[in-house]
Amino acid sequence: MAVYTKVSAEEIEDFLTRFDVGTLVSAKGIAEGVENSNYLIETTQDRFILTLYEKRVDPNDLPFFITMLDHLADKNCPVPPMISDRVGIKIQKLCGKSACLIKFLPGISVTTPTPLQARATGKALGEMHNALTDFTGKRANSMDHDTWRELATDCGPNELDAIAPGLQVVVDEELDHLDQNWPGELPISVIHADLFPDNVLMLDDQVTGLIDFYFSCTDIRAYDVAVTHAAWCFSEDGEKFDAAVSEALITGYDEIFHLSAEDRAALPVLARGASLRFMLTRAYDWINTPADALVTRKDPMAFLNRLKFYQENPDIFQI
Ligand SMILES: Nc1ncnc2c1ncn2[C@@H]1O[C@H](COP(=O)(O)OP(=O)(O)OP(=O)(O)O)[C@@H](O)[C@H]1O
Ligand SMILES: N[C@@H](CCO)C(=O)O
Repeated sequence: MAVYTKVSAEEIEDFLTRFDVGTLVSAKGIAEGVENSNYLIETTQDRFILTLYEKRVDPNDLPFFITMLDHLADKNCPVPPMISDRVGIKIQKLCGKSACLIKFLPGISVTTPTPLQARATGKALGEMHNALTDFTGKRANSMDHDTWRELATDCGPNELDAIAPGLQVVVDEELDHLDQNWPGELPISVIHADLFPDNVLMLDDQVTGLIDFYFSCTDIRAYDVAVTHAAWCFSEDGEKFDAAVSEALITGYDEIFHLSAEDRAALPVLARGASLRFMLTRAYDWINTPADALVTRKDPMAFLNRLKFYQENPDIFQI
């Protein structure tokens, strides 16, 4: 589920009068997602997404996300800009939360991507990176490589081993490896940083939407490729690597945004870092979310499996 804040039909009707978007026909809470409260809104004119920002999105970051989405939409990337109200304001207040009315994009997110879908996603990521080369906004990555040791500590002294015996040692050794090998010289850019299949909308093999930019930040550009690779090229539990999907994703990206020899050489360590990052954030949430909470906890082991795969197969990016 992701409706933390219940908004009544009357409140939505009243909210919509701030905009020139027609009047309310229907409103439905959206179950997918874990971070924010989302509603699908239908008016007499169009469809929209209404998002109320919950605790993980800092309202001070909203202007950065809005400028980034406007920049990408101006360059024809399939992203959903926030809608301005009648006086030009995009960041609203609703039920005590910061809220935005957002353009609805068609499409569905795939659960088991085909190589053609992975290729289209690689291309869309490359196009997004191309479009961002002249974007001047900046946002520090609150989940960057320097924060992972602290995140592991915050999980608690014995908690990682409670998830899987021996996990603490694996994490400590991996943190040491990443500290020694994390690339310092690669090009930096604004990146999406969370381009999982559930954040890409598709119709057949076409990408119709890139959504959920709330982790976007300034970091190593090729790290975005590594995150997307870790998210797309395995079965959900991380047990099975799909070589055809991997090749298609990397080839699609490279066709649009050339991966330099340095980028390619760094991808194994960046992918190990991406796997550890999602393993740790999932482990932290696993430990700190009661098992009977309404939010579905995501399995940290799925990214431990990916980490082990990248440790054992450093050559997979040499396509
Ligand atoms: N602009 C949009 N157009 C169409 N559907 C959208 C749009 N934005 C969000 N959705 C739908 O709402 C769902 C939840 O959105 P989103 O992923 O942004 O939520 P979230 O709470 O930030 O989730 P998480 O961070 O866990 O992925 C998506 O899976 C998608 O189905
Ligand atoms: N994509 C993240 C959730 C945060 O958006 C994960 O699957 O762990």
